[in-house]
Amino acid sequence: MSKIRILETNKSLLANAQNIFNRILEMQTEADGQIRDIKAIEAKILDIEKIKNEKARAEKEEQQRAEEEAKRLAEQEAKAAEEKAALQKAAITDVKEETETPEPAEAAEAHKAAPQKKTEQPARPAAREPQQQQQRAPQGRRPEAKEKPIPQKQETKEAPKKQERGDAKPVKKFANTNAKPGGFEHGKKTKKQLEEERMKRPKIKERVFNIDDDDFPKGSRKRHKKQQQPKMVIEPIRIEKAVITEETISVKLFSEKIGKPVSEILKKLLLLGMMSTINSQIDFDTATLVAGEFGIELEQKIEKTAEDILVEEAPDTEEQLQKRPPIVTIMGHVDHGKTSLLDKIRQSKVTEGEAGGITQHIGAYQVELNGEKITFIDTPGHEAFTAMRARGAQVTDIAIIVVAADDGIMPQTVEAINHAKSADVPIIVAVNKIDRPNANIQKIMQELTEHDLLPEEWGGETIVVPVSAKTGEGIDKLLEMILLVAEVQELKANPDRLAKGTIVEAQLDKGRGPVATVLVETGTLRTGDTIIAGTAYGRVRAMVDDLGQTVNEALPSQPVEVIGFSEVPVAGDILHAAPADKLSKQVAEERKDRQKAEMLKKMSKVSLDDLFSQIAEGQIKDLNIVIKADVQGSVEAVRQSLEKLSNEEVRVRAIHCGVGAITETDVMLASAANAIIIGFNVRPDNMAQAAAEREKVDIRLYRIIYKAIEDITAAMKGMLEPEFEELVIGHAEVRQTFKVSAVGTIAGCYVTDGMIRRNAQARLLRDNVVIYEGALSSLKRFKDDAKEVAQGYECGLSLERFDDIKEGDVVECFEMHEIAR
Ligand SMILES: Nc1nc2c(ncn2[C@@H]2O[C@H](COP(=O)(O)OP(=O)(O)OP(=O)(O)O)[C@@H](O)[C@H]2O)c(=O)[nH]1
Repeated sequence: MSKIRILETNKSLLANAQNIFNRILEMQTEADGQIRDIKAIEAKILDIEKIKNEKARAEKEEQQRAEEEAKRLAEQEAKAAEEKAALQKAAITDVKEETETPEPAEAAEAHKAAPQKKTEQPARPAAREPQQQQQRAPQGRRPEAKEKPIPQKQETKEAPKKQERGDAKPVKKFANTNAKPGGFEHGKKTKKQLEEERMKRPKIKERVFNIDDDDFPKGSRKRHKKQQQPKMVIEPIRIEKAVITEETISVKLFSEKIGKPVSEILKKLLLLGMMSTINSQIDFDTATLVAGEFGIELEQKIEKTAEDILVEEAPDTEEQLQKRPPIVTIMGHVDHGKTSLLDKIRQSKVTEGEAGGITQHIGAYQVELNGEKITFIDTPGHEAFTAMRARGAQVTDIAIIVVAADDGIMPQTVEAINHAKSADVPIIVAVNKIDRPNANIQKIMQELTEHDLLPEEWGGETIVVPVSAKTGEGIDKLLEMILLVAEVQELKANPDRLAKGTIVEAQLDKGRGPVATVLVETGTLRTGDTIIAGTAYGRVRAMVDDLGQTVNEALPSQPVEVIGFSEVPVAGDILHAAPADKLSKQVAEERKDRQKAEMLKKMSKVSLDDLFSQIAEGQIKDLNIVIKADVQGSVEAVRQSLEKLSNEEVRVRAIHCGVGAITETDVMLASAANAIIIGFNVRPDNMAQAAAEREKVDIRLYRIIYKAIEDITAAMKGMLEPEFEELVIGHAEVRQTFKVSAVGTIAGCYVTDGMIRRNAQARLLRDNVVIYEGALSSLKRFKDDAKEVAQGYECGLSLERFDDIKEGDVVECFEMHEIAR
């Protein structure tokens, strides 16, 4: 029992011991953890202490550095203060001087600042700035610091003052001045320092501006602007006088010149009875009236254009003028031998004389007789002559009218005579083909008298030379006569000046570019000369004469082919050698502009519609007319009736009269002479119609003489009232005629253009001469009546009460349209 008890007791003791042991183990673990914590804390404490120490050391170092820097700067400031004192002394002297003679802007600034800093002279600080910076640089300040003049400025000025007062702050303040140029190195400053600097900044700024006001008058843009603003008081500009530099001015430009709105100007123009737009051109008088309405005085000072400078020429003195060869044109009726004559003259006088010379057809050539030269224009006929005249050029000195001795004076002979007369060119008549058996010189002379050309032989003034282009007979006599007439004309030119001439022919050569034959009128044209003709300009690159030889200069009346134009000039254009390259280009540009303006204005030649206004404006003194009629009797009747209309203001002058259709030549003549064409029972042919449109020549067609007289009279009085305008709607060619007993003649026709309308009016033309005018009595397509037949179709028609229709006649169909005037 006791053993069991003992065992039980032991067991409980063992359990207790086990518990105690476990507890001890737990406590041990706990103690270990605490020890670790303590160690960690200790380590932390150690770290903290280490940091503390480091911090303290850093602060100490910082303190030392700051003190060193402060000491250095203090020395520096002291030095600066000394310098400043010296400079201030100098400034006092300068200001005194400036008060006596103030500088404009800077002096004004200096005066403004005078109450506070009277002794400071504005330009000085800026001037001494680099000097101060140079001094500072070796003392540790970074070079970039130069770009920050403001803090330095302030330091220089403030430090000495504060030191005087025994203020310790400057030492701290300058402790960090070795900072970056951007300002301050925050990481190395104490909080207090940073705070101080932040507080300082506005003050610095304030002071800087104060300093600026006094010391840097040009430095502060802000201030500069502020000062200028009050001066910019915008007052309305009142124009009292304007100057116009051209003949006319556009409304837009005028508005700019007088400073008035376009709308106001247009209103004033309307009140003056002128409907205008912003682009309308107004003349000086109108502009003056309008300007007057606004109380503005207008002056016209026409500026010299490049063209004026180009054509400006000093008159030649008698001594400078030298004899020049005459320039001759050969005109006459077709097949009367113009070309043959020109060829014969050339052959006999050039080719034979010039060994190996190959004649070149350049539009004109020269021959020599008894040491004297004669220039012939190589283009026979009056086409070239009129084309040139139409462009304002008159190159011809003498006109040779060729008349075939076996034929007589023909329509083109008359035209040629009239062309020459209209141009006031002396005429020599060459009666050609005298080798022919049926040649009748006397008959020709008789006919000449009918055209106011009385031969010398008969006591008149017209030289008549019988020639044969075939045999060469009379050629020398003809040339002699030319020289004689030239002698009387006293043809002279000054070769010692810049050349002026006329383009006789021009074309684009594949290899050489634009090539033009120039007939020098006066001066000498040389290789290398700057030239202008029409809108073509350039430099003479090379010149070739009529014998194909390269020449370096061309004298008066000498024809030469010129290479070097910018574009192909037009025959009839006047050529000028310009004194400068630039000028010729300017003239070309001016001309192009003028051409454009003229195109816009659609300036037509004289027309009956505006005849009165042109008479009123004094532009017309002679009303030139070309009369074409179906028969000679009508021509004369129309001419006499119209010429009788002449009054004190206008003389009606028939410059050319002829029988037959109106031709292109008539139109060219009318264009050259600024004439109106009166057609009496005749019509213009297609070429003439096109030319008239192109040249803006007014063609008036009449059937009754008194209507023509009425129109011209009314036009001269400004009362022309053509209520109707004729509109041609088509033409049909008569291919066959049939006689139908009850109806009369039926014409089988082919409509060549437009259309034939049953109800329209019709006219029958035979060789472009009107032989009937009335109405259609029938119009059929096959067997059916037709209202109208269009171009390209055949038709049958008959004319009212007219049967004399023949094959080849033309039926012209037209309608009358009322036109508003
Ligand atoms: N017998 C003779 N025939 C001539 C004379 N002159 C010209 N002919 C001939 O007349 C014809 C016409 O001569 P052209 O020189 O072509 O006449 P044109 O006036 O120039 O003619 P277009 O150029 O058509 O205007 C030619 O067959 C010539 O051979 C001459 O003096 N005598």
